[in-house]
Parts: sequence; C-alpha cells; structure tokens
Amino acid sequence: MKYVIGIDLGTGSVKALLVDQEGKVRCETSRSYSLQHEQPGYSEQEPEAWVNQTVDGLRALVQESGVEPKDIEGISFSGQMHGLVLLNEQGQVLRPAILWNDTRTTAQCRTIESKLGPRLYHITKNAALEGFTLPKIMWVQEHEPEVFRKAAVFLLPKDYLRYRLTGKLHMDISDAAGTLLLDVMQKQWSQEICDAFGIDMSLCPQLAESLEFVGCLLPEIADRTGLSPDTKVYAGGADNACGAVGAGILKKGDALCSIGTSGVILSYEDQEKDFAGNIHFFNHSRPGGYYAMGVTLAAGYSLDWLKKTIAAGESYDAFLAKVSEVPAGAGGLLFTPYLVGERTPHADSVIRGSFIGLDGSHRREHLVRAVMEGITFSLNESVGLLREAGVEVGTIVSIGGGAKNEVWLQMQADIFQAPVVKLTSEQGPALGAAMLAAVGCGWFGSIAECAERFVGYERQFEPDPQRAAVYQDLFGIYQSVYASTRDLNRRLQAYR
Ligand SMILES: Nc1ncnc2c1ncn2[C@@H]1O[C@H](COP(=O)(O)OP(=O)(O)O)[C@@H](O)[C@H]1O
Ligand SMILES: O=C(CO)[C@@H](O)[C@H](O)COP(=O)(O)O
Repeated sequence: MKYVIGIDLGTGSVKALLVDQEGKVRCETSRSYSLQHEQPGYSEQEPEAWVNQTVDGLRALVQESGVEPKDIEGISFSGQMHGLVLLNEQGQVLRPAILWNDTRTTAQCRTIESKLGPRLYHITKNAALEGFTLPKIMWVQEHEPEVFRKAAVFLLPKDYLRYRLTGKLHMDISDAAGTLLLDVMQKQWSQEICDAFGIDMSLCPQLAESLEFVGCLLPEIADRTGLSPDTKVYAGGADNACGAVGAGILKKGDALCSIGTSGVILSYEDQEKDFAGNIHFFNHSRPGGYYAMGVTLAAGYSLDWLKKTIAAGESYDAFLAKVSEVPAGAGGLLFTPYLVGERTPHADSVIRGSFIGLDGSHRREHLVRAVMEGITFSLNESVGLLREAGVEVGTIVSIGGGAKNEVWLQMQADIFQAPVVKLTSEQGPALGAAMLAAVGCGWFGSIAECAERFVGYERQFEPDPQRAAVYQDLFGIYQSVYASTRDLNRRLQAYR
C-alpha cells in the first residue's frame, strides 16, 4: 500500500494526516502553537514554531504509523490564509508573521481604496480588508521601514513551511488570491498594484498551481522526520480551498460551512461572478475553478473564548452537553461574535461582541447556546449574501470543529434553512491537502475522481420548519444588533 501526507497549518495547530490509496486515514498527529496579541487588534506568530511543530508532528506520524517511509509517496499542504512572512536575501525571517486575524491595517485599507478605486476590484475581485496581505506589507513599509528595506520576498504561512521543508520558494495560486496582489482571472501578480504601492515585483514569489510538483524533502528534514528524501512535495492550497477539496465541493451548486477558529460559508464557482466585493472571490485548488466566500472572524474562537472563560479544562462534549435542553432562541439571549472585529458582512475592525437580553434566569447553557446561535447567525449573513447574488445555496456540507456536535449541525440546518451534511470522516483541510498529493502522485486523473474515493457523506440534517421560523424571526433582531452597538464600540475603543 502507498500513502500520502496532508499537512494543515492552522491558526492554533498543525495537523498531519497519513492517508492510504483508499482514502483511509492511517494515522494523524497534531501539534499546537500560540498566538501573540501584543496590542489589541494585533495577531502574530513565530514562523519557526510552525516548522518545529510540523517536523515534530511528522516524526511522530512516521513512528506511530509504522509505515515504511519509502511507501509515503507525496506530501502537500493546506494553510491559514493571508498571513505575511517576510524573508531577507538569505531566506531568513525578518519579523514575526502578521496573521489573517490581525486588524491593525485599517488606514492602509483606506489608502488602497483611494489609490486604486474600482481597479482594485477589477484586478483582484476582492475588497481591501484588514486581514489580507497587501495592507500588512504596507504597514511594515510605513512602520518598520528598516525591516521592509531588507525584505527580498514575501510568503504566506504554508508557503514558508514548504520552503523550509524543500528549500524551494513558491506561492500557490489559491493562496496568492488572498493577498490583494494577484490578478485573479489572469493568475498573475499585478504589476499595476505593485507599482501603485512601491512594491518591487521581485518581492512576489514564483506562482504554482495547487497540484504542481515543487521538489523533494531536504535531506536535513528527511533526517529529522524519518521520511524519505525522495518524498515528492506538491504545492497545496489555501485552507479554505483545501477544506472545499476535502469536502468534495468541486462543482457549481456545491456549498460548504466551515467552523474552525474562523467561520466560512463558501460556494463553488466555475466562472467569474460579480459579488461587488461583499464576498471574497478566490481561485479554487481545482484547476480553473473559483469559490465565493464570506468569513466570520471569530467563529469557533468565540465558543473557545467562552469555554476558557467559564469552563476551563472541561472537554467540549461536557461543555456542550446541556445545550440541547435549551430551546431555540436561548431564552431571549442573543450573542454577536465580534470578539476580534468582523469581516462579512461588516468589514469593521472596531466592532466588538455583545450579549443582548441577559436575564437573571439564564444559566450557563443559555450562554453556550446563545454563542453557538450567534456564530451561526453571523454565517447566515454570508448565506444571505450568496443567495442575494443569485447563488443557489442548496445542501451545505459542514466541516471543522463545529461539525463535531450534532446539536450545532441541526442548528445550522434550521438557521440556514438548508439541508446540512456531515462527512463520514471529518478531517477538514488536511484531507484536501492529502488529496492534492494523491492526485499529484498520479493516483487519480483529477481531484473529482479522487473525491469519489476519499469523500463520503454520513448524515443529512433537515431544517425543522418550527425552529426555522423561530430563527428567522430572531435573525432579524440579530441583524439589528450591529447597527445598535457600532457607535457604542467606537466610544469604548479608547478603554481597550
Ligand atoms: N466537540 C466539539 N463540538 C463543537 N465544537 C467544537 C468541538 N471541538 C472543537 N470545536 C470548535 O471548533 C474550533 C476548532 O476547530 P478546528 O477546525 O480544529 O480549527 P482550526 O483549524 O482553526 O484550528 C474550536 O474553536 C471550537 O469552537
Ligand atoms: O482569513 C481566513 C479566510 O479568508 C481564515 O479562514 C483563515 O484562512 C484561517 O482559517 P482557520 O484557522 O480558522 O481555519
């Protein structure tokens, strides 16, 4: 039997999956690392921690699986999007990576808008948002000019990891689409955007398709992990593109809900479509494909925050056990998940979360249910934007940590008013990365062919008409909380 490895470089941890030719997960490991929030709105990570934890996880994967290293044919990657890694001429990291959920770049976004006007959307198909990479590059240019002067190339997180594993510098197109420097339809770096902001084109790395073979493992990495130096490495993709691959979202009409640290609603698109910048539009890992996506910045993060705050040390199952005892609507308690600001539909780095309607009778499970509902309402705003743009959102495949809980899956069906499907084996973007390696190795003729073997659907959750009606009503109230708390949060900003 032959194997491939899929690596997902997430925000909280790196996960490695060893998958066989039947699509069965033979072994998995996970290693975590921390986030640094030096100031409110800042979110950084040390790229060296990604490398060390990945190498450690790979070594454990090889050892625990007992598989012969020569039988592991290929590796590919999925990674948290948008994070800025700057390297000097020698390939050394110049400063900590500035991550997707860092919101310090509002001023740079306004500069991008005023300088490029409609050209930004025309070229990149996206709006200027704090999380994207170009504003981060501009922030370093303005605030750390001595660092910027030394910068020879920029990479995204999983591209840096791949560089350290292979010694080869590339960025894959699905991830490059989230930089605001890529001409998304032409799949080329935009000279016009680089010129507008004094960025030398040499800062942009060589582009690769997700399925492209980029090299083999460095001997030093093979030594440290126990893998063969002949293991073939394929470029890989953005975590949301890989999540889509791993969930079989590969043709028009397919839609995905992912609840990880962030939350995502995504639909496959087979051609250019105008979302007027309200929704992200990126290249898919399937060659020639695209996807439209709305993002809730603090989805799983919000539930994690509540768990850490009121139930530290408890398992998720224990923490969520009583949620099913509380009816839809959490006893009149509403939560907005704006703990780190918001992306879709309110691109707002200043807004923060609220509990509205707290009552003396509310117990812990009301808070927990309200947080789960608030996250799902936020994702429903993205479902609404897709539907308004004419996308038919039918069945939605649900992945990520949020898909582990059946009450939450049913809640998704009731709030989205769409059937929600759970995968047989929910491995998230790491499985998508393994599938890219499997296709790269030539096991299958296409990603779709691989998905037929690797992706299975276990159960479908149908919307319950009564609960759907309750949620529809509450959703209207939820939507008005943003406008009602916007100015309050601006006034509170000084106290953060
Ligand atoms: N058993 C569970 N039930 C419901 N939600 C869970 C469970 N376990 C984790 N989660 C949620 O999923 C999130 C982590 O999801 P994951 O897909 O692993 O995230 P990431 O890839 O961003 O690190 C947590 O923040 C938490 O909110
Ligand atoms: O910013 C985005 C997408 O635009 C995020 O989805 C990141 O890609 C991080 O994802 P998770 O760690 O939550 O999976």
